[in-house]
Amino acid sequence: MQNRKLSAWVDEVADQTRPDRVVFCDGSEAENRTLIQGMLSDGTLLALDGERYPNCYLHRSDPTDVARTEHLTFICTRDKEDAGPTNNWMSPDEASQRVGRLFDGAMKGRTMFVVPYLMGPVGSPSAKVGIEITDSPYVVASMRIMTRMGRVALDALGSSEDFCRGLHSLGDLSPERRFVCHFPAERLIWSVGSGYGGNALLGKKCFALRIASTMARDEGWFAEHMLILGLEDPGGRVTYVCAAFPSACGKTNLAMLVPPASQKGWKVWTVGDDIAWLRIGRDGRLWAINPEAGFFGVAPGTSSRTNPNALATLARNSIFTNVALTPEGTPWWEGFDGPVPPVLTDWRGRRWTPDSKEPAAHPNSRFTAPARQCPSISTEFDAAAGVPISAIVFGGRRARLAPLVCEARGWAHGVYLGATMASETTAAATGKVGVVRRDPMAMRPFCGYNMADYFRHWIELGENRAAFPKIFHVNWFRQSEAGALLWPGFGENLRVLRWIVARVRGEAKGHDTPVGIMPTDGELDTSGLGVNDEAMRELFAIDRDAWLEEARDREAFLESFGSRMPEALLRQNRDLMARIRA
Ligand SMILES: Nc1nc2c(ncn2[C@@H]2O[C@H](COP(=O)(O)OP(=O)(O)OP(=O)(O)O)[C@@H](O)[C@H]2O)c(=O)[nH]1
Ligand SMILES: O=C([O-])CC(=O)C(=O)O
Ligand SMILES: [Mn+2]
Repeated sequence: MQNRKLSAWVDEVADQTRPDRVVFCDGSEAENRTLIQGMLSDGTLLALDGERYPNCYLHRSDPTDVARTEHLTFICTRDKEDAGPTNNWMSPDEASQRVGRLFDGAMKGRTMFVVPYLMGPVGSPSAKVGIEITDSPYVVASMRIMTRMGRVALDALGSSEDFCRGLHSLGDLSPERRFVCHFPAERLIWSVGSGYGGNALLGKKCFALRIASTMARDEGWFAEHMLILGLEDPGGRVTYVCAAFPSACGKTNLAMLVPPASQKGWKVWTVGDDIAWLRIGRDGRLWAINPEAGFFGVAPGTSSRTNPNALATLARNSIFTNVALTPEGTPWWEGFDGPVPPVLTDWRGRRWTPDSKEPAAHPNSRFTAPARQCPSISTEFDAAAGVPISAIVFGGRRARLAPLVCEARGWAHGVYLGATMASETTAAATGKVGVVRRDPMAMRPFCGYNMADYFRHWIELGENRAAFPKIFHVNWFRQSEAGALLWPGFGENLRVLRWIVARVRGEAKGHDTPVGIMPTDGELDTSGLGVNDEAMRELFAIDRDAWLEEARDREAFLESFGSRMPEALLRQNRDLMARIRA
């Protein structure tokens, strides 16, 4: 190997972890076939029906290891304040003692894989190299789908010392010895005791968000938990939009949206479904690339009604994790097409019938599929410069309060809308589901530094930049008093995207409200939608008492960061209170 820093690190890790063999992954077809064969023979993977799902496999994870574990995820800076109140912190010394030692001899009897990967399109100035060392062949096969892996990454690296190191071991899979540690100063990640996606595929949340967000702070760009899509109008003009929704709140679905029949001539092109790296272009606009090459998508709820593009994408060369299995050897999950099968094998391998009390697929079961297989993949997916962004959309899952759509009054107000976002928790992370929590910019679990500094970075980067995107907030999940969803969502979300793009182009007037700019009567196309006027009113209703309570809660949240919180955001909150009271 020509790269000296890399070979020195590989030697050091092998000395510590004591694997039986070391394999340098080249990402080739042949290498992948060998890996898959190995996993089929030891039961790590099950082959699915080869006619209907060619080259597709099912993986069942340890039942205690099915989602990200935020309470076991740490930012290891010297100073605790630099991690901030939303992160768990561990000093680098303590991490060495408590976590570093778990790697001693951890790979005995196993193969150590060295996985070079590239985050971003080949040749893009925004692309970055990572190296993951892992003892999990499932991780290697998944990284091959999720990133540009192997030779291509080593070529991009050359002899450079500029790469992110990630060390991963399954350890003994015990939750007591499970840790995900980040050392931003060294661009280093340690993950032990979990084989689950967000904990183990280190290019994704660990590098592309937690480590990259600290690089972005230092270098003047953004690393965000955002989808990227292009909305093409009937005239063929494409407008690019980024959207940040918390985990399992609709990014994949919006990124692959198929317009309903009523929306003739409109088309959505998918650039990314989870992560965006955004840089200021020479033209002063924000340009986005998707650092990933695949989708690690939520399975439950995915059907030909809700997301036909996802179904087409995952039909070949895909790995399914913790879904149910039909007797025909095809994957199944709650919300799948057609009637519920009379008998299934559940995600843990047990017999399941519709009388069973638990869901057949784990609520956080996922598919890992190559992005290029997506029917709506954008022609700009591999574009080195990325795509120019005209709108940034924040959104959460909120049964009450948040309107269907509103627009910020300017950049600082937009940053405030993102910073005070809240959403109900989902099965994407272990813990209680359905609890409203603040999840600023959908980055609470993924920001690698103090979020007050992160807000400052957002405010400063966009100040006085006329060509920057407009900012919006959406909520597909508002409910009636009776608890029914008011908005049909999925393909119909196109109507909201259309209003957003009309605003960006100066083609819609909107009207001011205390919480932001909303569509004026007639601007949101509701023809053939099947939502009655009363429900449409409820979707935009502003309950002043509830909003005052919300503003007080936001104030407490912003103040919990102490003196590092930018005054501009506290001012935005005071202004909101004043407008509600007026
Ligand atoms: N009611 C409703 N549900 C939606 C909508 N969009 C997505 N969902 C559901 O929300 C769940 C998660 O959606 P995804 O699109 O996979 O979420 P994501 O934001 O990509 O999630 P991560 O991969 O965890 O970051 C799925 O069960 C979807 O069916 C919508 O517009 N309305
Ligand atoms: O990383 C994961 O495990 C899946 C994901 O996108 C998220 O949780 O936001
Ligand atoms: Mn995500």
